[in-house]
Amino acid sequence: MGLANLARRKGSVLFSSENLIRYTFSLRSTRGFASGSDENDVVILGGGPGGYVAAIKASQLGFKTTCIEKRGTLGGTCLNVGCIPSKALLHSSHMYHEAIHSFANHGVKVSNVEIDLSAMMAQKDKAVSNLTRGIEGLFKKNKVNYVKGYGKFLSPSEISVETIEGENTVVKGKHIIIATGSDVKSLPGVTIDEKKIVSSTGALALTEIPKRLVVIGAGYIGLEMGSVWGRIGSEVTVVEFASEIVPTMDGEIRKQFQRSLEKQGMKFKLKTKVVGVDTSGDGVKLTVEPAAGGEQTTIEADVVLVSAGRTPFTSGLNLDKIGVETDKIGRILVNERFATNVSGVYAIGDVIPGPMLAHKAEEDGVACVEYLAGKVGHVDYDKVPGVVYTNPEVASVGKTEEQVKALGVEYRVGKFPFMANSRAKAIDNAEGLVKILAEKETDKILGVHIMAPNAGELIHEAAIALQYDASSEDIARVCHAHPTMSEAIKEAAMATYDKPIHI
Ligand SMILES: Cc1cc2nc3c(=O)[nH]c(=O)nc-3n(C[C@H](O)[C@H](O)[C@H](O)COP(=O)(O)OP(=O)(O)OC[C@H]3O[C@@H](n4cnc5c(N)ncnc54)[C@H](O)[C@@H]3O)c2cc1C
Ligand SMILES: NC(=O)c1ccc[n+]([C@@H]2O[C@H](COP(=O)([O-])OP(=O)(O)OC[C@H]3O[C@@H](n4cnc5c(N)ncnc54)[C@H](O)[C@@H]3O)[C@@H](O)[C@H]2O)c1
Repeated sequence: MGLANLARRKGSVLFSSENLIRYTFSLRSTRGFASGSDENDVVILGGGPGGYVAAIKASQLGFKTTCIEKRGTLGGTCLNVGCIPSKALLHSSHMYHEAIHSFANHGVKVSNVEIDLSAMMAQKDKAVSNLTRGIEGLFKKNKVNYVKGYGKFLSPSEISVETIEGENTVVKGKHIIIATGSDVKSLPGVTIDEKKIVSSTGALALTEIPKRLVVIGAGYIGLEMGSVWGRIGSEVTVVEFASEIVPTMDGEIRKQFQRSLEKQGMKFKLKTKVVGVDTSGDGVKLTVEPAAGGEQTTIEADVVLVSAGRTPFTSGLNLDKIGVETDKIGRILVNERFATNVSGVYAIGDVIPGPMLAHKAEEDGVACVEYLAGKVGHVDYDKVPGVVYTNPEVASVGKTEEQVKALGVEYRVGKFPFMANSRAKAIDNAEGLVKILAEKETDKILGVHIMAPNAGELIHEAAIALQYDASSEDIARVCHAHPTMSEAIKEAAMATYDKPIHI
């Protein structure tokens, strides 16, 4: 087993000796690359996780780099109105929920547990401003020029910027990377006013707890933000067009996940579409009907969250003028080096095809500038972990069972429930399981799916295993500390190729 793995790893794209040699040579050749002229080596349009990480990396590689961001703060959707504020609210609302529902089981008595919504929002805002200012500090440390303003193409090597002070300037670059991210996808006939009908941005800043919250779309945003408001008192109904929640998730995990959310009070109307919205009264009346057509019914809400996906943001960039190709849904088309069809113009992150995730955007950014420096960038979209940060969290990496079946690969499944994990029992939080899929013939891991309170942390062992083409036996033979939730991964791995011990 060990030798077989070593051989596999020697052949891995990341660490082959040939690549290492190329990497070392290119490192030497790009040092001191920055020219003294006004022209930049690299200009990055957008300062989100894709753009700011690409900018820092480019500067570290010796490129003279400028990042243009219109928002006035760095960090993009993720830090300002996405990952960070949502996780802050998820944590605060979880603490409240635990105080009410779990503390007593542990002998901790509390009375008069109350929500102070403005304090909760202030804590979230503090987290956001600390982190966004931190990125400005990183720009200074890494000598990235930062231009605050709206940029658009004048030519493939020139960006005209209207600064937030209202001045106009032109930024020139040998290479221009588009990292303008994504925006909320609107639904026909549903106008977002960020008061009664909100996008995720409005849902992160409500000033009152809505009595009835209707969520359109049972994806990442709907379930996370639905959890936040549901935990602190809203009645949450989720309307989903598809026949299941988070359609991209492994089916078996998804079913257990839905049951868990239902136990917490979330209601689901699956295979249902919204066909009309009336905001004329105090609240909102939504007219819905079965996705396949049929009898219409009305749902009443105080606030409606539209979370039916996001769309690439390229508005006002003048892409037509310079001839950058996009697909039918507006994503910029790039090759494996993130180059568009226009020489010198590249694109990364949410604005190109692939999972719309912050860590994927970051990987794109690093790989894109490594290619520019003559190195070998590497992003494998099949191995990008995904996490829904509810409670329990659901995390996965690699293929779902449905995808493996569709590929016609013969496979084995190993599962281990947290009910049989000592740490989970010790802390009285034993909901969920680990599920591993491995190729039958070689035992190579194809996908790992975890539902657990800390699944988003646990998944990285699996991500590393997938990246190194590990077998389930490889994981099972690694000594895991006791008592930890990670032992459930080891046991699920044992169940994949042989038998687990503790069940
Ligand atoms: C509520 C919510 C929660 C999320 N939670 C998670 C999570 O937990 N984990 C996760 O991985 N992902 C999460 N995401 C997704 C994540 O935010 C995105 O995948 C990520 O931000 C994409 O990074 P990006 O750099 O491609 O684009 P963005 O972060 O969207 O950044 C693009 C930036 O470009 C700027 N820009 C656009 N056009 C111009 C222009 N013409 N000139 C100058 N600047 C411009 C924008 O102002 C923006 O700041 C969440 C998203 C939302 C909405
Ligand atoms: N934890 C995270 O990593 C995280 C958190 C939030 C957002 N995100 C990212 O942001 C993106 C956008 O999030 P999202 O939740 O808006 O999108 P999503 O793609 O995750 O889910 C959208 C859901 O809406 C449903 N839908 C689409 N049209 C509909 C309609 N007309 N009526 C009812 N349902 C409809 C879809 O079937 C799907 O289930 C995600 O793709 C994700 O990549 C990630």
